[in-house]
Order: sequence, then structure tokens, then C-alpha cells
Amino acid sequence: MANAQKDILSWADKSGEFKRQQSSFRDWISSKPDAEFPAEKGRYHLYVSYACPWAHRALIVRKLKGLEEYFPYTSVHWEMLEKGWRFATKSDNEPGEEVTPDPVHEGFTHLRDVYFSVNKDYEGRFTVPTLYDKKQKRIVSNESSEIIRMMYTEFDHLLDDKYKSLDLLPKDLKDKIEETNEWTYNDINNGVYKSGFATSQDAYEKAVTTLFKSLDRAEADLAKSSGPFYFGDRITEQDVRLYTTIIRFDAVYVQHFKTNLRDIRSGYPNLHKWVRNLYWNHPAFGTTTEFTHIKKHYTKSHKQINPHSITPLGPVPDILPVDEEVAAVKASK
Ligand SMILES: N[C@@H](CCC(=O)N[C@@H](CS)C(=O)NCC(=O)O)C(=O)O
Repeated sequence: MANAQKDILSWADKSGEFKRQQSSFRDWISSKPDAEFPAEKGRYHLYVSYACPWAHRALIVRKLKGLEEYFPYTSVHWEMLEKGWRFATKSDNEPGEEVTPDPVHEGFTHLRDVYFSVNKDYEGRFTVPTLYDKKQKRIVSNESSEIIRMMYTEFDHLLDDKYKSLDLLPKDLKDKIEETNEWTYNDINNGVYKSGFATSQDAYEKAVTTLFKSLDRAEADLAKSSGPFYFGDRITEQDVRLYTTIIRFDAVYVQHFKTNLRDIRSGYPNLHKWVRNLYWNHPAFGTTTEFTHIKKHYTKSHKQINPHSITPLGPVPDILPVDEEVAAVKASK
């Protein structure tokens, strides 16, 4: 329990580099009826935060695969203080669907209550996403990369053709996707955190330069892609995994995590076009993006880096309309 109380910056090592902890629950839902966690309606509950890029992956895939009835969910409140994520109260009135008290456990006030109900001696972090099995009263998984992969295949036998046929990890692209995942995860998804939570100048500079090298790489890949998705006309896992960081980039990371060598809207035309298409034209992306939660969570929960919890007003708008560019980009065309 002592570990669980540590603030997030304390995961930095002696060199000042942020180290993300391994997820603790790593079971899998399976399509096999005799499985320990079988694919069933009414059995699972997903705890997320609209603020969190890892949880956001699960919300996007749930909708892309038409799994809404299989994964009812609750978003915690954006505020994450000493006791970790808290559930919204009846009187909180935050934007977004399902920002409610815990509908599964009456009286639970924090996500940690769910973790402790499963294991009273739990010593890890209380992270979202958390996939909970109501029948066995157990946590199946709190690792987003695995939760989304369960969603791709294990429910297909229960889904309409439209959703069954959507393959986010097609065989012919699997190796490419895995290879892209590697640097997207290390340098971009986690790279923004390594930048923002670094506690030494060297660690910060190393993380930020690596991050921008990999953003350049994604930009070059998108310039070569026939679009509108990362790998051409098929939406894949790579779109999901990259989107949740890029959509937060200008809105919060540029200033809060000091990832400010460039921003997306004025520095990365292909990433900008790609992210606007996903946000505006694909509801699984747009309707699961809640900028209020994103901006308020980071700026009002990380007191170590923003002690007065002031949330900057900009950028305005959070995301540009699908065909609009910032003035400087427009002028240069
Ligand atoms: N590896 C995990 C990481 C999840 C994660 O770090 N979530 C953050 C929010 S963005 C969290 O819940 N942090 C709470 C804490 O560390 O105390 C995953 O991808 O599912």
C-alpha cells in the first residue's frame, strides 16, 4: 500500500527519467465458452478516464467494434489527487457520458476501492483502464494494449458482420504495426510523459528530442500513406494508438509537459490532417474525446508540475475544423 501512495513523479529514477510501472492484472477474455473469462454480455465493466490516453484506446475500440453492450463503462472524474482517481458524485456535473458514481459497487468513492475489493493488500497503482468481471468480482486486466486486442477478436462470433469484419490488426500488416508500435509507444505515447515527468534537464532533453524525432518519423509515414489512415484506406491499431497522444498534444502536452519544439497544428501538416479526419469524421474517435477532462486532469492533478492548478485557456480552439489551417500555414500555401 505504501507504494500506491507515491506521487507520480516519484517513479523517476536517479537520473531523473520517468519509468512507467508494469500493469498488474494481465488476464484475457476469450471466445471459448469454458474460458476463465468468457466473452459474455452483462458480465464486464470498464473503468476509464476521459483524460487518460491509455483508457481512451479502449473507448475508441469499444465503439469501432460495436461492443457497447458488452462493455458498459464509467469514466472517473478528471481530478486525481492523493487517493488516485475518484468517482464523480451525484452533484458533479462534468461533460461526457457516464461520468457517474460507480454503478457496480454502491458507496465506492475512488477507483482504489475497486482494486482493494479484489485484493486488500494490493500494492500497485490504481490505473485506468480497468476491466472488471462482475461475476467473479475480479479485475481481468488493467493493461490497455491487451484490453483492446481482446476486443478485436474474442467477441467476433457474437457481432454483426459489419463489426466482425473490422480487423484492426490484419495479418498482412501485423509485423509493420508491431514495429511501429514499438517506437510509437516508447517515444511518443510514453515519450510525452517521460518529457513532462523528467526531474533533470538531461532526462527532459533526451525525452523531448527522441519524441520529436519520432513525430518526424510519423509525419514522414503519413506523407507517404495514400490515407486517410496511417496504413492507407484501412483503419488499424496504429491509428488508435497514435491518435490518443496526438489529440492531446496541442491541447495540453505542449505547455504542461513542455513538449514545445513544435505543435501539431503548425508544425506537422500530415499529422494534423490525419488527426482532424479521425476526430471530425469518425465518431469512435470524436465522441470519445473530452477536452475538458483532458485539460483539467493534467493541469489540476499534477501539482508537482503545476502547483497552482491554473488551466491555460488556450489553445483556441482545442482542435481546428477539418479544413481549416492556422493563419501562418494558410499564408504559406
Ligand atoms: N500500462 C497502462 C498504463 C495506464 C496508466 O498509466 N493510466 C494512468 C492515467 S493516464 C493512471 O491511471 N494513473 C494513475 C496512477 O498511476 O496512479 C495501460 O496502458 O493500460
